[in-house]
Order: sequence, then structure tokens, then C-alpha cells
Amino acid sequence: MTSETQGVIPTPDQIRRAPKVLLHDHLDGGLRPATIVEIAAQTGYEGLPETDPEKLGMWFREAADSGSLERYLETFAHTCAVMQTRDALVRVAAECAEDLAADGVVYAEVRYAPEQHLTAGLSLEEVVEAVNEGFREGERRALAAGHRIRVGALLTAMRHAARALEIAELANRYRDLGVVGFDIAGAEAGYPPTRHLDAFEYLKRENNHFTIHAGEAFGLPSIWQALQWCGADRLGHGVRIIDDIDVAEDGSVKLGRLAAYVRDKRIPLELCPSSNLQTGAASSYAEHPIGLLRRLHFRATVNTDNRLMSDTSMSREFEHLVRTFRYSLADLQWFTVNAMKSAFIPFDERLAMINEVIKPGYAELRSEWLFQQTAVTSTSSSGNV
Ligand SMILES: O=c1[nH]cnc2c1ncn2[C@H]1C[C@H](O)[C@@H](CO)O1
Ligand SMILES: [Zn+2]
Repeated sequence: MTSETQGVIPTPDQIRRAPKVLLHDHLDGGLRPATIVEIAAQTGYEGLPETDPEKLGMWFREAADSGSLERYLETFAHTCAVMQTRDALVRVAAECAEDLAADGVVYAEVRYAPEQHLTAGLSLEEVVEAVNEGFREGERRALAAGHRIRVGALLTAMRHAARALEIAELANRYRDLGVVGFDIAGAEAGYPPTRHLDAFEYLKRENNHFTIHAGEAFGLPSIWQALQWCGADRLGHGVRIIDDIDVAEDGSVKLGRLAAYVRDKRIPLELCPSSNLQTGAASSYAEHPIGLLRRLHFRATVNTDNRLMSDTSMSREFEHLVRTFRYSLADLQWFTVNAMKSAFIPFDERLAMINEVIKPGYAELRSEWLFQQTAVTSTSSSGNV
């Protein structure tokens, strides 16, 4: 490789066109503001703080900027309120797939908590089937618009509730039918993942996959429990693993036992930089642990968490990182391949996505400099050389 191809700092347009993989995105955290306003009007939900889509989008962004995970999570009352009917769920899921595809995401695992969509009388099964139908519809519309995307669902159980085993069974029933795994989410403090051991043990017996929100608002004990008691395949956030890494004044680095385990066992970290700034888990992009974790070769991935609350997308997350850490296309490819390796679909499919879609996509972007018009052509044609 020449230095030109090795070190290309991508433009925003190249970042958008680059194939991207997203493992941590909440369906109820990514609605279009205009859709929220329309469904609220159709279904008679009167609790919205704003009814102008632009102002509503800003409201979510600002309300989520609270510095606390608990306050950040309060904003989901409004999105869940407009996701209670079959039609609304199909629409929101279809638009999610379309929006991700238009942003260049080629593979996504999108999560939601079925238990939060039952107030208008849908059953858990009806919720899952509506969302699956929406994802398939969105994939078709994306293809018609020239974008290929594949979306799998992760079923989330809320950690303050007591339905984890039921949701785990639901995830298992819809396995290979659009659902690729399980997750737990919600406020971390006071609700350790070990409260839901029965669900995790059930999933392990069924050879199913799960990730756990851990190490976001709470530190190392929650990561340790998620891995060593519950047996999580991946960590939702996991960013506080940084608390087990010592960087000395001279720059030398020492990993504690847990950090070494996470790195050496290649445990995927579903890092969500913008979300972490809003909930107070990190104070700036420059100080976000992703920079160090990437250098230390943890299995780090980049994610959106909640596109609505953070006013973000995969491209914007990458743009922040490129601006902050001067990441090249090769770095973005590294994060993307990490994410694809860590997905919950079968190994042969992950490998094909890496070799047939991701690597060729980045190779094409890296070669673009070869075809750029140079000023030399015009100078030489004027005969002044
Ligand atoms: O970052 C998060 N941490 C913990 N829980 C979260 C986060 N983002 C969203 N959630 C919750 C709120 C949603 O209603 C739920 C299911 O998507 O998951
Ligand atoms: Zn999350």
C-alpha cells in the first residue's frame, strides 16, 4: 500500500458512502420527528412537548442532554407512546431501515423492548411480527432507492421490570424469523444484570446470543457481572472498562485483569460516543475512551444508540471520530469489520459481508484519489510549464 492509500482522511461524503455496520441502535430512539407528530395526531396522543417536527427534534436533543442516564431515559415515554399500534410499529421500523440504508449502513441490529408496546392491546408476538414486517418493507424500499441493507432485531427486556425470561423465550421463538438476539436495557444503578440470570441461563441452554447494557452509567462491577455471571456475548457500551486501564505519565499502559480479559477474549464493545457525552459517561470526544481502546486493539465498534435523542447517524459518529482522532479510511474499515465480526448472524454470512461488501467498498473509496483531476493539467495546457 502507498502512503496515499494508507492514510486517506475521508471526507463527509466518503464517510456517508462507506459501508457501515451498526450493532447498537434503539428502534424507539430513532424515530423521525415528523413521524412522531403524525402518529400522535392519528392516535390521539396529546402528551408531546412540541408539535412542530423541527422543534420536537430539538426538544429531544436538549432533554436528552441532561448528563444523567435516568433523565435521558425519560424522553422515551413519548416515542413509546406513539409506537402502540401495528401500523405505527410497521411504519417506524420501515423508516428506520430506510434511514439507516440511506446513511450507508449495510447491516444493522436494531433493538427494542416488546413489553413497552402493549398499552393498546397488542400481544408480544404481534409487536414482534409488526416490527419484522416493517424491517422487511424498509429493506425493500431501500433496495428500490439503490441501497442494500439487512436488518436483524434484538429483543430487549427492561432491567427494572421482571419479564426478562418471557422476552428471552420470545427471542428464541422468533430466532431465524427476523430476531437475532436478546438484550437488557434501562437504568443501570440498582438493577444489576444478575437480577435476570434465569433469562441468560435459558438463552445459553438454547445456544442463543445476547448482549447486555453494562459499564455505561455504572462501572466495572456491572461489566464483570455481565460477562462472568451472565455470560454476555457483547457489552452494550462497556465504555467504563477504561477504569481498569492505567496509563502512566510516560505513556505506558497497564491493563487490569478484567480489561485484559475483555481485550484478550475479543469481547465486542458496542461504543456509542455521542450518547455517552449526553449521559455524562464521557466528557468530550477527545477524552472518549474509544481513542485508547482502538490503540490497544480492543474489539471496539462504533454505534449510534439513539439517533433521535443524539441527533446523530453512523456517518456523524464517524465524522466526530475522524475530526477528533484523524482516523483514516483504514481505521473506519477496522471498526466496521470489528462490528461485522461481532454480529449475531451466522459466521459464513458475516464473512461474506466482510469480503464481498465491506472490504470492496472501502477499497473503492481508497482508490478515489487516483481519479481526481489535478491542477497540473490546466497549468500545462496553458503552456507555462
Ligand atoms: O443507553 C442506554 N442505556 C440504557 N437503556 C437505554 C439506552 N438507550 C435506550 N435505552 C432504553 C430505553 C428504551 O425504551 C429501551 C428499549 O429500546 O432501552
Ligand atoms: Zn443503548
